[in-house]
Amino acid sequence: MALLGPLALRRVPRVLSIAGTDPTGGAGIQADLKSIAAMGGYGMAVVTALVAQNTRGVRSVHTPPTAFLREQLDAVSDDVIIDAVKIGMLGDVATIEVVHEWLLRIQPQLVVLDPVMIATSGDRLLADSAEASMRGLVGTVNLVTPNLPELAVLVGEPIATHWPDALDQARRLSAGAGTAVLVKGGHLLTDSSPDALVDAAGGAGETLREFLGPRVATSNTHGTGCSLSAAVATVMARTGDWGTAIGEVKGWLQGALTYADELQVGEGSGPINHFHHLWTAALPGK
Ligand SMILES: Nc1ncnc2c1ncn2[C@@H]1O[C@H](COP(=O)(O)OP(=O)(O)OP(=O)(O)O)[C@@H](O)[C@H]1O
Ligand SMILES: Cc1ncc(CO)c(N)n1
Repeated sequence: MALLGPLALRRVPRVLSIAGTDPTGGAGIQADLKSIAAMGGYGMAVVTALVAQNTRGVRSVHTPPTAFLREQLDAVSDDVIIDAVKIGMLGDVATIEVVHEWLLRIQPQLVVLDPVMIATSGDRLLADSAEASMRGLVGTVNLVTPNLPELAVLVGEPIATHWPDALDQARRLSAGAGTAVLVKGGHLLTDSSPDALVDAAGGAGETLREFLGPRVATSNTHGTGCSLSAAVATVMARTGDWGTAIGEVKGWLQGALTYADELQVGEGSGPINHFHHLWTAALPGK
C-alpha cells in the first residue's frame, strides 16, 4: 500500500482499533483507547477476540464468529470516516482474512499493524498456522511494529539478540513487503530501549531513523506494544510524518513507563500510566 500523502488533520483524528480485549485494562483494545485519547484522538474499537487475561497471564480466548467481526467492521466504516486504523491481536487465519478483505475494500487512509503473536506473559495470541497469513497482511499496511520475536517470525530467521542484527532483519522485511517497519527494542537485554523506523520501500531509497531512550526499571510493561502502535497511528493522522509521530510517542511512552508503578494494578506485569501527563496532581514527584 502506497504511503499516504500529508494529511495533518486540523480536527480530532478518528482512530479505529481492531484488536482483542484485556479486562484488566493494560493491553489490547482497552490500552488502545486510552492511548488514542492520551494522544488527542477519538477512539473506536472492533473486537477480534475476547481474552480472559490479567497482569499474570492469559486464561482463555473466545473468538467471535467471523460474520460478526465483519458486521462490526462494516458498522463503523458504513457510518464514520476513519482517519487511522490500528490493528492488534488477530488470533487466527479466519480473523486475518476478514480484516484483510475489509482493508482492501475500505482502503483506509492510514493503517498501523502491531503483529501481535505472544503476550508479555509468554502466552500465544496468534495460532502457528496463521503466521503466513500475517506475513501477507504486512504488505497491505503503511507501518508494521514488530518486537524482536515477531520480527524474527516475519522474516523466518532466529530472534536477533543484537540491535544491528534487528535492523538488518527490519530492512529485509521492509524491502520484501514494501512496508515501513518500526522495530522495537524492548526485548533487548541492554540499558537502553531503542526503536528504529526502517523504510526500504519508499521511492527515495532506504531510510533509517533511530529513536533512543533509556530503559525504565519497571516490570510494569504490559501492553507497551499495543499502546505504542495506537498512539503512533493517532499522532501520524494528526501530523502526517512518521518521524514526528514516533518521536512524540516515544517521549510519552517513556513517561508512561516511568509512572507505571504508581498505578498498582495487579500482581504480575502491570499496565503503563497512559495519562501521566494529565494526572499531575495525583502523581508523586510530578
Ligand atoms: N523498560 C522499558 N523502558 C523503556 N522503554 C521500554 C521498556 N520496555 C519497552 N519499552 C519500549 O516500549 C515499546 C514497546 O516495545 P516492546 O519491544 O516491549 O513491545 P512489545 O513486546 O510488542 O510489547 P507488549 O507485548 O508488552 O505489548 C518500545 O518503544 C520499547 O522501546
Ligand atoms: C488482547 C491483547 N493484545 C495484545 C497483547 C500483547 O500485549 C495482549 N496481552 N492482549
